[in-house]
Amino acid sequence: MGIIHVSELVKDFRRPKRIKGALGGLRTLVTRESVIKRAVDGIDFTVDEGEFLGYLGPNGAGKSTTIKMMTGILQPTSGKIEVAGIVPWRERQRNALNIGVVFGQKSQLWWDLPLRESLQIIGKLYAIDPARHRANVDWFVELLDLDPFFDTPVRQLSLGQRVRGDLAAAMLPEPRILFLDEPTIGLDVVAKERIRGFLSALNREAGTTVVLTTHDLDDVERLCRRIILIDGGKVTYDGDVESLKSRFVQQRRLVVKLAAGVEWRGVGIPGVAESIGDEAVELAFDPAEIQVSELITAVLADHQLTDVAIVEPELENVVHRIYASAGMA
Ligand SMILES: Nc1ncnc2c1ncn2[C@@H]1O[C@H](COP(=O)(O)OP(=O)(O)OP(=O)(O)O)[C@@H](O)[C@H]1O
Repeated sequence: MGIIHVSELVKDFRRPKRIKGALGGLRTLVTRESVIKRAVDGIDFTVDEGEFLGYLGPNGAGKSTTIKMMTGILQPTSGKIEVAGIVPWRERQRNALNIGVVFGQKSQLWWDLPLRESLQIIGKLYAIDPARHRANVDWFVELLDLDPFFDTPVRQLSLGQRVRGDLAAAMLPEPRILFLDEPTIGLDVVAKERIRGFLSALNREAGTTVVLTTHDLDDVERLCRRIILIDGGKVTYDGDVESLKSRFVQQRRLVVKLAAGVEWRGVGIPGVAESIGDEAVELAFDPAEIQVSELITAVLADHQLTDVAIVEPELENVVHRIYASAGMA
């Protein structure tokens, strides 16, 4: 069952028209003329309870604007949006009870308080049952490794520690949906791994629905079963990661390593591009045209090998290609 419904969603921003030339800056300030920027341009999607959705797109695609409408910070220009049965901008407070929000660059924690106290206050604010509170805090401390900095004022925490604290605070009241906007931006590999492990456990064990925007495609590959790609405020792809790869990347690569002393003599199959390196030979082919088994048989007919591998396209390359073909990269 859908927990988030978005249909024909549009968001326009009005900006004062910039006037170029001498005194342009001053005239921009006093003029009443404005231009309209359509940040979200007719988006439709439904998210089911328990999904882990990656909401991706190049800079300025409209990701944050969509998230802000789902969290109730922004009111849509037109279209419909419903989050757990609530229209977010109309009932922002009630919506807030169902959702957790973590923006990588902004913290919702109290700067002067240590995390332990912040979590106590949140427990009181949301009237969380003490036993549940304790169980959740213990779970978060373990999964997010909060212990080393649990009693340090938030202002003294590193970015990675602070984001982990923010995640614990957002999830303490057990919201059904978690919105994340670039949660791993600027973090080191260890902090990223901690956060990914936490999000994955949360989704798997607590059944939390997660909507994640990120430019880090390792996050996506590790976590998201479904991705929505947007560009220029419109959905350009909605489906799973594997189908995205096969839809946008026709080519696969077969990498073969030759036994010592064996010379590469070629396979002579039309449509196969051969590139010979020091260590291995790479054969690029289109799996719709040529079967892998056929290619391997052709290679083995003339060569002795020590290794053979099919290289799957990396999401990083695929998405980069999509952005580039839209003139965005
Ligand atoms: N408050 C605002 N006023 C005017 N224009 C805005 C405002 N917020 C966003 N925009 C414009 O709307 C478009 C979409 O912005 P948005 O922040 O949603 O993109 P994004 O996909 O989140 O990008 P990024 O990956 O860079 O965070 C951009 O062109 C942006 O300049």
